[in-house]
Amino acid sequence: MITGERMAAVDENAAALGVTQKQLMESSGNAVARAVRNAAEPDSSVAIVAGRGNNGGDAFVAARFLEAYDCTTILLGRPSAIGTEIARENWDALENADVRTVTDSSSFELPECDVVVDAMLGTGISGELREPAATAARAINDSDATVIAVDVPSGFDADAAVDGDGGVTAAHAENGVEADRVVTFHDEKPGLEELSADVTVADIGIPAAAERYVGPGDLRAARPDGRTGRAFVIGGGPYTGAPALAAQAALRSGMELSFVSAPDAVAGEIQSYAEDLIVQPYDGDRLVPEQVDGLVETAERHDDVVILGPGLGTADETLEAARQFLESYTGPAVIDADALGVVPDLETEATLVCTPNRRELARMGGPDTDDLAAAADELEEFAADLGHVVLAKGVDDVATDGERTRICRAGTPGMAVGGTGDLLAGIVAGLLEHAGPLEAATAGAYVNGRAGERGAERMGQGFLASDLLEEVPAVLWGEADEDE
Ligand SMILES: NC(=O)C1=CN([C@@H]2O[C@H](COP(=O)(O)OP(=O)(O)OC[C@H]3O[C@@H](n4cnc5c(N)ncnc54)[C@H](O)[C@@H]3O)[C@@H](O)[C@H]2O)[C@@H](O)CC1
Ligand SMILES: [K+]
Repeated sequence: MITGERMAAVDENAAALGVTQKQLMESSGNAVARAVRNAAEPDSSVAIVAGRGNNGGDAFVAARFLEAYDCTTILLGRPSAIGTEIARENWDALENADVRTVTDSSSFELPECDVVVDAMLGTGISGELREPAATAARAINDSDATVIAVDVPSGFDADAAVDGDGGVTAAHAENGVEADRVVTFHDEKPGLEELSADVTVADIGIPAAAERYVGPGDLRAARPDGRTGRAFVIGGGPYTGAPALAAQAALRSGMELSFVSAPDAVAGEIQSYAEDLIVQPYDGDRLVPEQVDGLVETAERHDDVVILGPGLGTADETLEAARQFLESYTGPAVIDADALGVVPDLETEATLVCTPNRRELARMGGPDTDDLAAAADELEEFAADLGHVVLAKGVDDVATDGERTRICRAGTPGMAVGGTGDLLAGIVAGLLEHAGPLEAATAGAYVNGRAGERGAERMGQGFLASDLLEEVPAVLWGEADEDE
């Protein structure tokens, strides 16, 4: 099962792996033509009703494979308004075919035909069908022809079909197309089976790696589109650099404000690293349980994304305070460094992303290995038992929520330098403000890895974690835009 949103990400990852969207469109169109051949005798007539998006593009390809039929292609809109270059190229390739364009609904007429191909709207839909698609849908629904929908029946919204709790309903526009058959691509779309149509899934050649390995599509899916939210770092005591780095990375990843709650013995030092941070001191030289109620209250009141762990140290009372914090806190949090030790056996309503390195992972009871990718299944099981998202850091990073697992290959040897883990915790927190925990973990690993690669290009493998701070926004916003 795959949502339209995830499909778009996987598609972008496939392009980065060298399988272009045009190739996928060719496979999709081919699959549609095959469905038409299965439904219609060679002397039958076929009408293709196409929109201006890539759903229409798939059908233009199909038309090329249906020359043996009496086939008419109707474009809803002007050719100049076709939304993507690949759809336009496939439209242009129909030059000698029977093609028509309809720019207003009053001039739409469905030809007499045995088969209608509904390629008006695919996963790009939102809301009820607008004109002229609405009129065309009515004509298609009134006709006796066999209706074959491309990807989804026009009006069906695969993303709206998934509710907040992961439940699935059919989300079909009132005025949508009623299809007899659906040729859907790559995987089932949530809610499609609730319709009465006969659904087939066509393999269009998306490489398995596009789903398994993190790529630019994952980045785009989790990228914030503005600044919002507050990071709340609970860290520092024996160490001061770690909380400062994490807090700055959160700012670099789209947060509006970054607070660091730290013992007053080191608060001034943390503040002195960066004027952009707001440091809130509490009494003492390390975190102790007396601080917990105040910290929970602050984090909940401001809907903060918490980063718990950087620089806290391993004093018994500090770990006890970390445990108590997580037992009361109910919001999102990235758990890093020494605080990770309290997560196994923890009772919490908080949404956690745990970011262990090899040593920390082993101590939590997870696999002890240098080759995380090879241990991905074991890690998935570990995360399922833990009940939280795990982002295990290594040469390859592995992110898993216990059901879905993605591997991030971005990065460079110089990232073994101290502090890159703190950077990662801050990035994941920034993304957690908008994206789900697995999506934030996955994209966070990619952003951190790409920042390292850019750092290495700029200054060789001798870069510092603090040098990578400015690469973070360049990856998050710059790289996604470069691809557009
Ligand atoms: N993502 C992928 O991996 C692949 C996608 N493919 C095809 O691409 C489709 C998605 O293409 P697009 O993202 O271009 O989107 P669509 O082709 O679904 O439609 C987008 C267009 O519809 C318009 N629109 C949106 N809501 C509307 C409404 N309520 N009434 C009227 N018009 C409306 C938009 O303004 C936009 O012009 C898929 O369904 C599939 O058919 C295939 O080519 C194969 C690979
Ligand atoms: K369609």
